[in-house]
Amino acid sequence: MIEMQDAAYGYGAEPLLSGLSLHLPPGSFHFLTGPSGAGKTTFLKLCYAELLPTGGHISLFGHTATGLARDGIADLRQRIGVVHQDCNFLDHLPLRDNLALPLTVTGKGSMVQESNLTELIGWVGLSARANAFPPELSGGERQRAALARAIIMDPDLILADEPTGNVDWDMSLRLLNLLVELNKLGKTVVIATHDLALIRAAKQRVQARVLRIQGGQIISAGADL
Ligand SMILES: Nc1ncnc2c1ncn2[C@@H]1O[C@H](COP(=O)(O)OP(=O)(O)OP(=O)(O)O)[C@@H](O)[C@H]1O
Repeated sequence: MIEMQDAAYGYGAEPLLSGLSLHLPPGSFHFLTGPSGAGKTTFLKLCYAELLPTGGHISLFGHTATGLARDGIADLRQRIGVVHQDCNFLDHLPLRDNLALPLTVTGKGSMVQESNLTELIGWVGLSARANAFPPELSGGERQRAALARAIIMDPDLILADEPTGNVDWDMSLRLLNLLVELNKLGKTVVIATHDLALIRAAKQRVQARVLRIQGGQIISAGADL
C-alpha cells in the first residue's frame, strides 16, 4: 500500500527525514511516535503526497509518488482519509454539511445516501450534534467529527495526526476504539501520537506496529512499549 525505499525529505537544504525504508501493508495498524518536531506530520504528508520525497523512492498504492500527475494525486486522495491535527471546519456550516463536503466537492454526493451520512454521524456518536455549528462543539466532538469527515469517502487508508490531542482519557479510548473498528473492517490505519498510554491500550485491542522517528530515521519501537 505504501512503500518507502531510502526516502528522504527536507524543508531546506538539510534533510529532516532520511533513510526511510518501510512497507505499510494493506490492513495493517501502525503507530508513529517520536518527540515534538521529529517529523511525524511531515511523514504523514509524504504518505498522502502532500509532500514529495526529496530523495529515495515512495510508492503509494503502486504508483511512484514523484511521478503522479495532478489527476493521479486527486484519485489517490480519494483512497486516503486524513484526520488533521487542527480539525478545521467551515464554521458557518452545520456539522452535517461539513461532513458532506468531501462528497459535494468530488461530485459523489448523490451516490451516498442521506441515510449513510446519518449512520456515519451516529457511528461517531454525534447524532445529537448533527445540526450544531463547529464552534459549538467540544474538543472530543470535533475530533470525532474529524474522523467522520476523513472516512466519508470510504478510504482504504486512514492517516490520523494526533487524533486524541486535547481530549481526556475516556474520549481517547473512544476514538481509539473507532479506529480499531475501522481496521477490523480492513482499513489500513496509521496514527501519529505522543501518547504512549494510548499505544499500550491499543496493543490489547489490535496487532499494532510501533514506528518511532528518532534522529530523522524511522525505527521499529514495538518491543519496549
Ligand atoms: N512548511 C514547513 N517549512 C519549514 N519547516 C517546517 C515546515 N513544516 C514543518 N517544519 C519543521 O519540520 C520539523 C518537523 O515538523 P513536523 O510537524 O513534521 O513534526 P511533528 O513530529 O509532527 O511535531 P509535533 O509532534 O509537534 O506535531 C519541525 O522542526 C518543523 O518546524
